[in-house]
Amino acid sequence: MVQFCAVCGVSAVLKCGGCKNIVYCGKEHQKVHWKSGHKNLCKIYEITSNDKFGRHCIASRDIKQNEIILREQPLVLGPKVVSPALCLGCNQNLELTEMQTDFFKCSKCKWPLCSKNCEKSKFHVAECNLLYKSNYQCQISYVAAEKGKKESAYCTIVPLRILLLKNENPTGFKEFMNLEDHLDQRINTPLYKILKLNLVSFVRNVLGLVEFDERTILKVAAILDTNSFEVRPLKQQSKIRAVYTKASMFSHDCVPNTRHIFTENYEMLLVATVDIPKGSVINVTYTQPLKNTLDRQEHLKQAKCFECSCMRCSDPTELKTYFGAINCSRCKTGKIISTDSSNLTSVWKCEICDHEIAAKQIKWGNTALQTEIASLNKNDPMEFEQFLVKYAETLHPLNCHVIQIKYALTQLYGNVRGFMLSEMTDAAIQRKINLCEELLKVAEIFEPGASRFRGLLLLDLQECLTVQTKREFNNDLLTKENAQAQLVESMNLLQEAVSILKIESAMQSILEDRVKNLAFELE
Ligand SMILES: C[S@@+](CC[C@H](N)C(=O)[O-])C[C@H]1O[C@@H](n2cnc3c(N)ncnc32)[C@H](O)[C@@H]1O
Repeated sequence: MVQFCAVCGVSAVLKCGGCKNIVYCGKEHQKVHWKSGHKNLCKIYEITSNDKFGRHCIASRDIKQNEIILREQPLVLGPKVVSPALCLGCNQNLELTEMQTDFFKCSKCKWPLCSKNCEKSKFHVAECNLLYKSNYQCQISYVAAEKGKKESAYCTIVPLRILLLKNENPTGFKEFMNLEDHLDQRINTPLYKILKLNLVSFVRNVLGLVEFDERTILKVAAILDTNSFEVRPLKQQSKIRAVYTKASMFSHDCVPNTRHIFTENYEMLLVATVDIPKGSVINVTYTQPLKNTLDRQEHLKQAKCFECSCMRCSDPTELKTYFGAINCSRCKTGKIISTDSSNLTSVWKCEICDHEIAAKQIKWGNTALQTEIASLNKNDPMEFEQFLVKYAETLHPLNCHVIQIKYALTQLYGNVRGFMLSEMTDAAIQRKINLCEELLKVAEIFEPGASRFRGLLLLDLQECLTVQTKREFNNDLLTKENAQAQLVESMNLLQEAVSILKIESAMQSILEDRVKNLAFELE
């Protein structure tokens, strides 16, 4: 594999002797890179390759929980393939003010932007010049009846930004083109047939970039599909995609040992959630750990073109949680699980009475439940509680749909009208405590260690325990000493939450307030 100097981008072979991960054109650039920050990250991981994962990363030394493994700026970012109207300058979703009847449009290329300021944004300028030169005028406009409508015209923006790198940042372009694409698997899919018609003709015929042939343009789209991370810019509603070429080297596992977060300027931080011994594979998750195996596998196959064979996927019980299983309607005691979780079409069978259900039927059932969950009133926890009662016989307490509902309940209790913490009954507070404790057990299995999920659950749990202690003390149900002991317990939970979440700038003031308030209660 050709590698490029980390400083000037020419092809190079002199490897950093520490991590063997970065190459330089010579000693001089090695020194520059060391001083500019490599000394903090050197030796933490190295890239290796095998038949199962392709290129992937292993720990070059023991890595401690919460240690930062990688900090990286995106090579490119922008709208997803289909996106609601989004400012190409600052990546915010576009909403009209009361005075507007249509979006503000860039004075040159006519793409919707949030304001004139964004016409000069570093993300937009290069593409704007090219669009303007080719007389292309974007047609996206605001139609009140279709507020939030997703537009497929956005599919051209990030590929265009990549193609423009060829002149603007040749090293970045070469690094990008060196990433995995799976183009041969994708090329005959319906999506790529559409891209052949739309994207390729847009780039070559409309923009006149004939130096890029059809295969190169489709390869760019395929690399984006294989390697993009979904980024939710802090304090914004939008979802965008971005490519981080170093982070792209990490393989997937459905029980990851890292988590990634994004800073306000889109820098990615990859953080170890557990201790990772030297020589172990460092992995991220490309999917959502709170999906069942059928859904995760389907997503990984379709979006990332591989079948996951991690411990969780290989085990039909999903690590003894029976996350995707349902209760057997015939014997009423067993659970129905896949007979071969590596084959998505294999039959499902009760572990006790051998009652069988076709995979297709399990899939239909899951889809129907998802549709029902989506229709629940997001401001009424009672609708979510009723769902649990309705399906208590079919869905066991750790079934993925039940866990999804329980997680939603932890978000609703304490946050919606009629159920703010001060309004909640003692029983409702206890209910939220029980839910948090149950979910922490699930978090420990699917996202072990210092995951964001754990951090947020600890915050919720600590808040409820504090309220409960205060109420019990005020009602003379607790002595002062016992109340203090319980508050110390809350403080321990809070401190663990702080150790996990403090790295996120958006969480810092929330955490500081929580610690201040609890310290005050303790006094
Ligand atoms: C973001 S890239 C990772 C780097 C890639 N292996 C390479 O050599 O460029 C994602 C691709 O890596 C491979 N991959 C990652 N995790 C995997 C896993 N757990 N099992 C099999 N293949 C995996 C798949 O081909 C996937 O589409």
